[in-house]
Amino acid sequence: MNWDETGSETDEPTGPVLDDRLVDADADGEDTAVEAALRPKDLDEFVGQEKVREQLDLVLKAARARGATADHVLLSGAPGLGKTTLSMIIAAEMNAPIRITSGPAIQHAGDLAAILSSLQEGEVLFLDEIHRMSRPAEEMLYMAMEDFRVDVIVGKGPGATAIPLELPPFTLVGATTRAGLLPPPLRDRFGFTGHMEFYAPAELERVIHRSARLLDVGIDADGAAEIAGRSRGTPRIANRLLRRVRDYAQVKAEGMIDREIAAAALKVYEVDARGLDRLDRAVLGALLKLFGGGPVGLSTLAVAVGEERETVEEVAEPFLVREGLLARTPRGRVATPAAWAHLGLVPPTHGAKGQQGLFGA
Ligand SMILES: Nc1ncnc2c1ncn2[C@@H]1O[C@H](COP(=O)(O)OP(=O)(O)OP(=O)(O)O)[C@@H](O)[C@H]1O
Repeated sequence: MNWDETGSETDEPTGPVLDDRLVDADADGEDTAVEAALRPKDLDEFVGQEKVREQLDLVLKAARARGATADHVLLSGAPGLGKTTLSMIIAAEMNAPIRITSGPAIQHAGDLAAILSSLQEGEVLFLDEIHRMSRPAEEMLYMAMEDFRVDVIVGKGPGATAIPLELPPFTLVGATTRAGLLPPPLRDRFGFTGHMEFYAPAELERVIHRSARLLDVGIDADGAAEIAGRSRGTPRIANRLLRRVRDYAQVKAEGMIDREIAAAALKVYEVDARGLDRLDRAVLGALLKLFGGGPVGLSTLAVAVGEERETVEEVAEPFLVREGLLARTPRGRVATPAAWAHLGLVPPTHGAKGQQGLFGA
């Protein structure tokens, strides 16, 4: 076979894939406990996202100068990029208290009415996953955002009455991973929308240096660069990898993190130089080794790695596609030349039906 492995670093896993992923951008229990200590407290401390920061800075300064409550803000972007952190910064910059809730927690309009009616003047209401709110609550929110008023419906059927309730002016900060899922009437009621991008490696290095200082762990520039390169553009993952590397450094290297220690620690945790973990490499490895790089159907690929179709499609593939390692085509999943190079394999020169013409291979 002409796609034999050429390096031992890229040995593919054959067993079942771990559920508990170090490179998952969603928060786990440990993150929730430590994140509060690592959150930047003001816009100056908040790394990266220059455009959103600059625009938000203007919105907040103008509101402060007018002595008014800031406009409603919508933050969109992938998990772990700093939406919750930014909402807390908005409250801090406005010297206002903050109330935190989420779309799925508001199942009935009454739940929302209870929260809105207990807000103080100027308070920031952070509504995470705003796209997952129930429809009646969403409709109540329209009026609350625009007129600072809600109609509370009392009773049922023909005897039902709407009792208007005045609300103090407040700032809604909505966060969503999918801005496209928000109904236009809701989207239009936000005065400012900030789209959060994935972070560049240099920005993640700054996040890592800052967190290392707060966690009181020594790290040099190369050590931070090594962790940043594996953090998938996401500060939450960078902070989580830093904590695992810190454990390793404490046990094996008197606490100091350099490139060698970071790489050795993350090898133990099976996060490779590009941030792929076992699941990612299992999917990519099967695509290359079993199917000659594809095209292959999603179901077949999922069976080959012993995972559910949804796990492959929703958990592994988005990052592989983003990294330009895998393409979704009408004929099935196809590996790119970069995928072969990443796993240290040589693409077949003939017989890989369907690859020709897709990438000029
Ligand atoms: N720009 C940044 N600078 C420094 N640290 C950051 C930045 N953005 C995020 N972080 C850190 O990353 C972690 C996750 O951030 P945060 O909880 O705000 O993400 P999120 O976008 O709200 O995620 P989710 O959508 O899952 O709620 C926090 O510990 C925070 O300190």
